[in-house]
Amino acid sequence: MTTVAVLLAGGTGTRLGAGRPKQFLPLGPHTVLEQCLEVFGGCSAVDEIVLVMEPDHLAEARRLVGGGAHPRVAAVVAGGATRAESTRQALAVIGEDVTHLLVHDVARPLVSRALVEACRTALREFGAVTPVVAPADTVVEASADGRTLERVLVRDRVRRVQTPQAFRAEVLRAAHAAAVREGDDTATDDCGVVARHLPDVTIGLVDGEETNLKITLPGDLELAERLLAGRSPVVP
Ligand SMILES: Nc1ccn([C@@H]2O[C@H](COP(=O)(O)OP(=O)(O)OP(=O)(O)O)[C@@H](O)[C@H]2O)c(=O)n1
Ligand SMILES: C[C@](O)(CO)[C@H](O)COP(=O)(O)O
Repeated sequence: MTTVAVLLAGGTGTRLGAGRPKQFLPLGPHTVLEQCLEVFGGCSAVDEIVLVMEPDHLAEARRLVGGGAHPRVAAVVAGGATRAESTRQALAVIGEDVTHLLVHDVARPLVSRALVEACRTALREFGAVTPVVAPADTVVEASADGRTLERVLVRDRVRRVQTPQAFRAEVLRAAHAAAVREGDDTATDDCGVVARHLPDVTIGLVDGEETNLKITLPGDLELAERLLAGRSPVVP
């Protein structure tokens, strides 16, 4: 059995507005990207890493991993126009012999190795797995224009979805193939692609981590910096 971790860094970071993709911004002693490579590179559950990079920064990423500091990186490929396309770019270079896949947002650099291992382990029971956290707030559905409350959701049943998401390889491949066939690129995560296109697959949930935040908006990087500084080992 072989497990490949797909690290998605194909985005440009428009909402953060830092002038360059957030994956190259400093975080602690490294960058956001290096922090992720460090976590996954040290996971016993991960055999190889495929890094998906924003096309204009492909050469920079290849230089970074070419120095020998990240020996588990097997390939660096160009990202697509959407997150789902970026996942498919990785699937295109991953061999059919690979049995298990992890897909992670590089924008979530504070993920712990324990969470990566928990997601991989849950694949013994499920075809797909995602970490989730329960919201502390009441959650509502807004109207299409966002100005009024449409529906109050049952909070006990609502979860916020994180990455890494884990898949038996044939499940993720089949789900993305169906999405392409049906011309559907609306899912915002890979478990969403499975849920939409392979509804018979049971997607398992594991406990995510509040600290596994997605660096998205201005201020998120400073928060990540403070959380990282508060840890004793760099990767718990
Ligand atoms: N075409 C894309 C878009 C996003 N991503 C990756 O998916 C993760 C989650 O995306 P997001 O937080 O939206 O990152 P960006 O696309 O960079 O940000 P923005 O949407 O603000 O431009 C990130 O690690 C991002 O690099 C990707 O691999 N390919
Ligand atoms: C995959 C994800 O991080 C799960 O919460 C999220 O859907 C990514 O959304 P984005 O708009 O691509 O940042």
